[in-house]
Amino acid sequence: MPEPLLELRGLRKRFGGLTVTDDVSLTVLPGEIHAVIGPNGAGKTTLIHQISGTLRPDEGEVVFAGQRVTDWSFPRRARAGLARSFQITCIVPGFTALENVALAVQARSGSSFRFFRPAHLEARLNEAARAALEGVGLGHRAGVVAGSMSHGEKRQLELAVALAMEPRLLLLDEPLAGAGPEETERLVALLRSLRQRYGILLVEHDMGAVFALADRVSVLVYGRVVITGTVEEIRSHPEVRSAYLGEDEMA
Ligand SMILES: Nc1ncnc2c1ncn2[C@@H]1O[C@H](COP(=O)(O)OP(=O)(O)OP(=O)(O)O)[C@@H](O)[C@H]1O
Repeated sequence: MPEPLLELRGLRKRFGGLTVTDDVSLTVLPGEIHAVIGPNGAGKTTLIHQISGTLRPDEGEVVFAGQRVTDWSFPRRARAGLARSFQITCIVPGFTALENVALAVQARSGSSFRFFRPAHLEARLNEAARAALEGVGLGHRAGVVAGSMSHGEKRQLELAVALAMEPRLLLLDEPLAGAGPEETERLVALLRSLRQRYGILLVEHDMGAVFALADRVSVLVYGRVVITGTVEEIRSHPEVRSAYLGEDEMA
């Protein structure tokens, strides 16, 4: 078994009297897609926040690439290769796709935002941004203003922004939300193509996509992991079938 890229050890988070993350332990291996599923309010997004560093757990540890990062800030984790794909709201609608990704490349390279840059730097920035766009199948849309793109394309762009940060692990919170059937198909193919290069922790409600993509699945209920297993194990688990997913989604 390879060394996990991400390891959560006994994470616990309370909001007032409510325990939203309850002793969660799981791993993501290099090249693995580990999906976290569960009913609304189960604590999936709160878990992602604790991994990315926007929320501190009350107890437990987050270990990334062998380092204990529990006390690290969000930017420090991002620089170390833990990239969270943000909701579309992080995209600047008036900028082109290329400009949006170039901003992320610049953030990654640590230089401050400057409107007037030497031409050779600008060329390097654009080259890296273009490569990230190619990686998500948006190379031909580089010059298009983000605000005029389709929902699915914005999702692809959001992924390109995350990839521009040169991550080792991608945290994806409902990447298929709001996508139509064709867009979903395209995005699932894209995520599948990324899996070998990155570890992926995927939170997603679309069970068809989860079962098509995931190497392992953890089911979260009231903040607790009730089972972690392969897609087949999850599909055939009687409690999961009846209580958490709905029979129709398992067909
Ligand atoms: N900052 C907060 N303060 C208090 N309660 C919170 C806070 N954030 C989340 N919660 C509560 O924690 C629980 C888990 O929320 P969370 O958004 O993590 O669930 P989820 O599994 O992502 O849900 P969904 O599938 O609907 O997105 C919910 O009951 C929510 O109301």
